[in-house]
Amino acid sequence: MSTTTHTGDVLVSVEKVSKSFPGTAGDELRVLDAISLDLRAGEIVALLGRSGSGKSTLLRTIAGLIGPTSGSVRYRGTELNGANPGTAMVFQSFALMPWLTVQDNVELGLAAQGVPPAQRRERALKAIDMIGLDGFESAYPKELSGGMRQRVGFARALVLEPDLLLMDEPFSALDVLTAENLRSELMRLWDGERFPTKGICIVTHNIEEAVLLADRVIVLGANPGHISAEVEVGLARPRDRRAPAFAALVDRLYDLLTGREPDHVVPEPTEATPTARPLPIASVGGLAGLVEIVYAQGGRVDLPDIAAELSFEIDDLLPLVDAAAMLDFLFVAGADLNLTPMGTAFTTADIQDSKKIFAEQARHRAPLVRTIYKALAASADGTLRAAFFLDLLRRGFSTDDARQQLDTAIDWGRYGELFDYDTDAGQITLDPAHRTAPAVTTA
Ligand SMILES: Nc1ncnc2c1ncn2[C@@H]1O[C@H](COP(=O)(O)OP(=O)(O)OP(=O)(O)O)[C@@H](O)[C@H]1O
Repeated sequence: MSTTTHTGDVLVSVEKVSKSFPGTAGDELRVLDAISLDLRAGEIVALLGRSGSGKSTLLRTIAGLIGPTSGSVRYRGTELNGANPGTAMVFQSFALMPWLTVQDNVELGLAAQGVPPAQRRERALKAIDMIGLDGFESAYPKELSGGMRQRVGFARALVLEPDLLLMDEPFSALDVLTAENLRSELMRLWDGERFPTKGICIVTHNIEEAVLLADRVIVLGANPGHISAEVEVGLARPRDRRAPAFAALVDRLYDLLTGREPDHVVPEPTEATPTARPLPIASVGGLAGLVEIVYAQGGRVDLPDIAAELSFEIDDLLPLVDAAAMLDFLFVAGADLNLTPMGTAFTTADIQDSKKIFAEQARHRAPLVRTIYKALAASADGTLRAAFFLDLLRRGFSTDDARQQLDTAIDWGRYGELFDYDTDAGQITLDPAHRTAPAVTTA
């Protein structure tokens, strides 16, 4: 098989699309920022990014299910003003109608298009056959395994013969083997003559999946979602996960996803504000556990290996990796996690010394912990209301994210014995050991 060249017609064109949602506190939450990209016939494009980077929002904008706040989406040159007539979507959650048979589920979209019953039936049977579901036409979704349900999801989208097939993490609710099997089948269909769509756009947070399937990987960064990199895959199909070129691309994408974006300046944690460098949402227990594992494995581990070993999604581990890197316990190179001298000291010290190391690192390198610590130290009695910090955080975060930021800072501050939080009083108090003689004079 040959690699795909990207000279096909532009099917969908996204031009400077930004999207904001109203936040719960009456504020605006910007989720996409000036995104421009073309999706062409003959190519598979993966939108890769961490949780919250706006991948699904972008895909829904391409489908015309939501409109952009500014910018435009065009299908074959015509600006969308509602659902995109050239796309069909496969969802992570299958989204089948439980009261309809496989056949009826597959026919649903055709019925909505007003296709006459006999033609509907014929086209649905063809799609069902193509996706390996023949024999299950009259089954109900509850009688099917997850893999079979997702086949119905594929058949339902493919029967519409859309120019562009959109897929939102279609394999992530399936077990590893089922997902692998379905991916390979999809790729065989795509490489064959009969595939009824011209292009595919898939949302994923799985780097290997992106390299396995895509001709082009668009990496999205967060806060707000923006295109941080674009990587051409250029490997012949079928692709071999063990090939050095495959591994090299996976490593490059790890580098991009774990923050070393060449054109995106990220301030050092020692200098950044709490909004410019948010705390990774990781508990002390979680990040300390990760550092311990890296130490136990000789000071260097491969992120995918460790994720597989712990039965975690890599996406779940990334906040722990970010937290350990922010505190200078680990540094990340490609998919490798390396223990730093500070990380070694932290993980090998006795509990009291380990807490002291943690406290020093958090106070200097975790911007929100530093801000809270300084504000408490400057207050008259070392106590401030949590609501004060929440109000400040809400200028840069949604209400939920502000709460998560504060909860994480409190967890870190408590562990390091820098400050404590009284839930009933809603107050944060500086640890007595950190209180210097008060600067205020009393009469
Ligand atoms: N309808 C909405 N109203 C308010 N906020 C929304 C809405 N849809 C998405 N968001 C917010 O937009 C941000 C991006 O969400 P989105 O689902 O697009 O990200 P994602 O990269 O696909 O994440 P995941 O991998 O977790 O699905 C999130 O902070 C989410 O809470």
